[in-house]
Amino acid sequence: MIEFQNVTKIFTLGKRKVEAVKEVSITVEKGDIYGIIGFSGAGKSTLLRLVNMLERPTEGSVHIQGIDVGKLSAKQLRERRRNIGMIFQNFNLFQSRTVAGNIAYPLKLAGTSKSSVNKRVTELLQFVGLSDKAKDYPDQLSGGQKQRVGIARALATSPDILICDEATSALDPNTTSDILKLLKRVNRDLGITILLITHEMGVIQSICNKVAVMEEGKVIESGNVFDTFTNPSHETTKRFIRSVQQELPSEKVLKEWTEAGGGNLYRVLFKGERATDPILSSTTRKHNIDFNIVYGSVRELQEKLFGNLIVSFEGDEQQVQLVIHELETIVDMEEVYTHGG
Ligand SMILES: Nc1ncnc2c1ncn2[C@@H]1O[C@H](COP(=O)(O)OP(=O)(O)OP(=O)(O)O)[C@@H](O)[C@H]1O
Repeated sequence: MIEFQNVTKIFTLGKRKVEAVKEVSITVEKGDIYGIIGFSGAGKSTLLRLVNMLERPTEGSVHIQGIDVGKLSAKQLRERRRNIGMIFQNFNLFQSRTVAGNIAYPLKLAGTSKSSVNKRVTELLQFVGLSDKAKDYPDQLSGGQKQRVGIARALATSPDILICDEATSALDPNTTSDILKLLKRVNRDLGITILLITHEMGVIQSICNKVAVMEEGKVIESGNVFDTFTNPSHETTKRFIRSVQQELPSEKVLKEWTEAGGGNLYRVLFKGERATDPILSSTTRKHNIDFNIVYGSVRELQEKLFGNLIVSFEGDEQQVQLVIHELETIVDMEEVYTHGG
């Protein structure tokens, strides 16, 4: 659907050259919610501007639905852009137009008849849950409601692709969650492919099926969200993941654990179907060993369970070693804290 082939974008500022995007190759498939995450200055916005054709690649190409957008004329570009909706961090609504007027705007630009505009606006207001706000002005709305208007406006011309530029960064956690649910409906119910950029791993975790991690213009890791979360390879990716799931108890709790005579701690990762198997209890029971879950979580990622548990084992030392050995053959496991170590 959207294919970056070895894309480099260089900005020239006087004598200085800024390589904002370096040799990026990623493919967004139809139906994806593809998240691009990176710290400030990583090149995310530039990548989006290459998709909505506000920038042209210095090298490489961007194909959208099989068409090399770098080769289109200005007129063709304008036509193609109608097929891409966009929402923004600061909503970018027209303050002087009502909610209905904002949503109607792209339809009027496209020359749609008045009755079709009215019908479509009513439909969209209902879809985003703002039917009672049609006549309100943006400054009468909350941030979440403004973003709903932004989404309705972006959907007005029935695009195939929706681009989201830090769409929830200005919103509180509850409102973020509502907007993310709405974006999921846009993807699932309307079949719209979503490409989003964010610096929040929580956004990737809750709605994306694919992710690319950017750093200094490069994509340093990309793939399926479940695989990336459960098996990250790059330190920056690990940092982002740690921001949504603390891996270990705090130093204070570890100290208390040691003082109370607690033993070594092990991380046990359960992925997908393994997360529902009673592996810990069946293995320890066989060896007459007790286990203690000290810390951790079981969460849902892309409709699969992912457990990250910190456990200790108590009982005969030789049997404990046998349990650890046996578990290592079934699940991902590592020692994360050595008592007195
Ligand atoms: N039009 C431009 N002219 C010159 N340099 C630019 C231009 N646009 C972006 N850059 C530079 O390219 C690099 C990547 O910027 P970009 O805005 O794409 O990053 P980002 O990941 O979106 O960051 P942020 O989250 O802060 O917006 C930065 O060093 C930026 O200063």
